Amino acid sequence: MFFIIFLGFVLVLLYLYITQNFDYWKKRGISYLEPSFPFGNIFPLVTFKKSYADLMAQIYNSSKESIVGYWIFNIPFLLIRSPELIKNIFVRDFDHFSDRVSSSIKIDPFVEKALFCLDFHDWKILRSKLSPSFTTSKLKNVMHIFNQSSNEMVEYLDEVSGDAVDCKLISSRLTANVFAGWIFGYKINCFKDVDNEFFVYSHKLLEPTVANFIRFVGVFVMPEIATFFKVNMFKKRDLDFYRRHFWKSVNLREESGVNNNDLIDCYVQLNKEGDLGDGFTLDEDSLSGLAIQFFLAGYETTSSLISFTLYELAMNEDIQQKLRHEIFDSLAVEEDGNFSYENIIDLSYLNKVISESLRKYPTLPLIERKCVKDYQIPGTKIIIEKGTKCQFSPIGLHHDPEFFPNPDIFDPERFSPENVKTRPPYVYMPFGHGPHNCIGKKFGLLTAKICIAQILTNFQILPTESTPKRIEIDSIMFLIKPKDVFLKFVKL
Ligand code: HEM
Repeated sequence: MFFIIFLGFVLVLLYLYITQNFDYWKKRGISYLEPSFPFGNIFPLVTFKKSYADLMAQIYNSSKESIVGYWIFNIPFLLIRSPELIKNIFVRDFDHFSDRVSSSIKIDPFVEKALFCLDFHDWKILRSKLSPSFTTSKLKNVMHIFNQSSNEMVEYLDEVSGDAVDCKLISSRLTANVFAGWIFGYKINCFKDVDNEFFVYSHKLLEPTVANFIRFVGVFVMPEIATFFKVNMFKKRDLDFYRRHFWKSVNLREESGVNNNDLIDCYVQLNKEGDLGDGFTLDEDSLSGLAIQFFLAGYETTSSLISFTLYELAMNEDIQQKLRHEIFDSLAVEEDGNFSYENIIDLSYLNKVISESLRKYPTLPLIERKCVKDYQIPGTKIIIEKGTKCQFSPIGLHHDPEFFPNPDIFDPERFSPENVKTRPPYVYMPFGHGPHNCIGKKFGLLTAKICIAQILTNFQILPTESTPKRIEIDSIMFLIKPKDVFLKFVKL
C-alpha cells in the first residue's frame, strides 16, 4: 500500500516537473505544437515510429509561421522555418547564435573538444587550426587517395559486373578507403580485404542500437542531461581503436621527419603546440578525438550521398547518359586516365546532379544552434531568449513545394543558374551555413564526385528487379541513408 502511494506521489511530481514548461511558447505568443506528457512532441521518435528526420519534417510542415515551438520532454525547442530568419541566425546575427546546442558539454575528453561540442571561444581557435587542412590546395595534394580508392572500386565492380550489388556497401567501402588514407595515412583496400578493421569500426561508431540512439540524442539534443548522467557517446572499444591508430600515424610521421602537408601534419603540429592559445589546450585524448570527429561527421554522410546518387542515376537513364557524356569529354583531356582536381570540380552537370541528390536526400537532416544572447526577431516584438535551442529542418525546406516544385522528382536542372536565382537564399542547406557550416564540405563532395565519375566512365548503372521505385529511407541517429538498394553495374 505504502509503495503504491509512494509511486503515485512520484508520478505526480514527475508530471508536474515535466509539464511545468508546457506553456513556455504560449506565454511568449509563439505558435507551437501541442505537447503531451511525458515526451513533449517526440513520442513518435521514442517509439521508433518516426526517425529524427521525419519528425523535423513533420514539425516543419505543421505550420506556415516563421517559427514553431515544440518540446523534447520538458525542454522547449524552436524550429526556424523562415529563410530570412535562417539567414539572420546563421550569418547576419551569428553573434547571438554562435554556439551549438551541444556546446560546452562535459562528458569525456574525446567529445568535449570536438568542433561540434566546443563553446564559441574554443571552437573559433580550433576551427582556425583545422580549416587549413580542408583548403583546395590541401585537397589537390591528396587527389591520389581519391583516384586510387575509386580505381580499386572499379576493379571490384569489374569482377561483379552485371550482378545485383548493394550500392550502400560499395559506397561505404570506397569511403572507408578514402577516409583511412586521409585521416590516418593508411593505404587500405576494403574491396579486397572485406573485413578490414576500418570498415568494421566505421560501422560500429554509428551502429543503430537503442543505446547509441539514447547517447546521441543525449549529447546533441539534451546535453545538460547527458552531462548530469555522464553519458559516454562512444564505447571504450571504439575509442581505443581510433586512439591507437591516431597515435600510430602521428608517431610514424614524427619519426619519418617528412612533411606531407596533409591532415597528419596538422595533428603533429597540434600535438607539438598542445596549448593553442588563449587558454585552450588539447590533451592526448582530445587530439585523438579529432579523428573520431571526422569519421563520425563525414563517413556516413558521404557514403550515403554516393548511394542516393547512384540510385537516382539508375532510375533516371537520361540523366545518367547526359552526365556520362560530360564526364567522358572531361576525362579525354587527362593523360593518365585519372581525374585532376580542376577537371572534376569544373563538371557543371555533375555539380547539379550531386546538388539535387543532397536536396532530395540531405544526409544530415538536422541542424541546430543555441541562442547565446537575447535576440529580437527583426520587424516583430518576439524575443528569442538566451539559452533557447533552435533547430532547422533541411529536409522540410528541401521538400517544400514553394521553393522546390514537385519535390519528389529528381531534377538536376533545379540547380541551373537561372533556377537558383528564382529561389530565396537559405532554403537549401545540405552543409549548413555561416561560420559553423560543414568544414568537410569540399572533401565529402570530392569523394562523391570522383566515385560517381569513375563508375559512369566504366559502367552502365541499372536497377534490378528488386530495386524499389521509391527509395526507402533508413535513419541512423540523426542521419539518413538508403535502405537495401541493389543495383547492377554493367561494364560499358
Ligand atoms: C556529403 C557529406 C557531408 C554532409 C552532407 C555534411 C553535412 C554537415 C552539416 C549539415 C553540418 C552542420 C552545419 C551547420 O551547423 O551549419 C556539418 C558540420 C560538420 N561537418 Fe559535415 N557533412 C559532410 C561531410 C563531412 C566530412 C567529409 C567531414 C570531415 C571530414 C565533415 C565534418 C564536419 C564537422 C567537423 C562539422 C562541424 C563544423 C563546426 O561546427 O565547425 N563533414 N556537416
